[in-house]
Amino acid sequence: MTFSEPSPAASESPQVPLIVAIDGPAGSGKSSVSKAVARRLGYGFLDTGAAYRAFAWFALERGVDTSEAEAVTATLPYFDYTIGTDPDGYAVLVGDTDVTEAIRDPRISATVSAVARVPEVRAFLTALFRSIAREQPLPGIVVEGRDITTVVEPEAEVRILLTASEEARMARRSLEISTQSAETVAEQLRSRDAADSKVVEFMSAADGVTTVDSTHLDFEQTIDAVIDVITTRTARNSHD
Ligand SMILES: Nc1ncnc2c1ncn2[C@@H]1O[C@H](COP(=O)(O)OP(=O)(O)O)[C@@H](O)[C@H]1O
Ligand SMILES: Nc1ccn([C@@H]2O[C@H](COP(=O)(O)OP(=O)(O)O)[C@@H](O)[C@H]2O)c(=O)n1
Repeated sequence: MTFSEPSPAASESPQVPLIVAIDGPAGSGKSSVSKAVARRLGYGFLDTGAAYRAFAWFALERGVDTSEAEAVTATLPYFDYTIGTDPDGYAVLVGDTDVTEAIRDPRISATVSAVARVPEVRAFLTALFRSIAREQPLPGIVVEGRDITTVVEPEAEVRILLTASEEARMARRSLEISTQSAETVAEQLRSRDAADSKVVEFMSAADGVTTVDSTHLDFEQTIDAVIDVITTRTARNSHD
């Protein structure tokens, strides 16, 4: 190799995508707003809650007692997980089984916090999220969940906490779920938030994280508010 030739590592090293990290409680609009933002910006989208849900589904399929952390951890090496990052539609696969719909079942919502509290599960999925975010082909990716701004991508260029009052979140979620009463949906959401809060902090913004409160914003206004934060943050970072 002559001195002037670029090294293979330099010429082949992939561009690191711009990462937009969004956290928030259940029903705050993380998934729907993040998807719309990604679409508008031509970015990828990663729903990290889908992986926790898919792992809960897998553990139940295998007959694991999800209250037993050791049994849950022992299941991890067999968890073969695939998710797309296209905001216009993505399938969630465990092995060859499409679980995109199945993971939204109330049975999974009721179980997911138990597997999400196991540190080995969190470490395994965190590593997976980081590699998916870096391997996708678009110039940026919106990654949403509970601990993206604090644990998965604390160095992300843009970090946002998306919140809404409990009342607004319950009302939005119960509009989506017709198979259960509004009271049941509200109670399940409340107990899931309470269980999840013991493991990760997503009710208040960590240092450097911008809060977007959508309680009094409609869907379009929330998308605009998030895009505003992204625009401001990226402009500021490019001047740093
Ligand atoms: N600002 C908003 N105003 C009204 N409805 C909203 C708003 N943001 C999200 N929604 C709706 O609320 C519901 C829950 O949003 P979702 O994205 O599933 O929340 P999360 O992923 O945080 O649980 C969806 O039906 C979504 O369309
Ligand atoms: N980054 C994340 C994302 C989800 N989760 C867990 O996964 C569950 C489902 O996440 P989700 O994003 O699908 O939940 P919703 O708020 O959309 O109902 C949460 O209740 C958490 O237990 C997590 O622990 N960490």
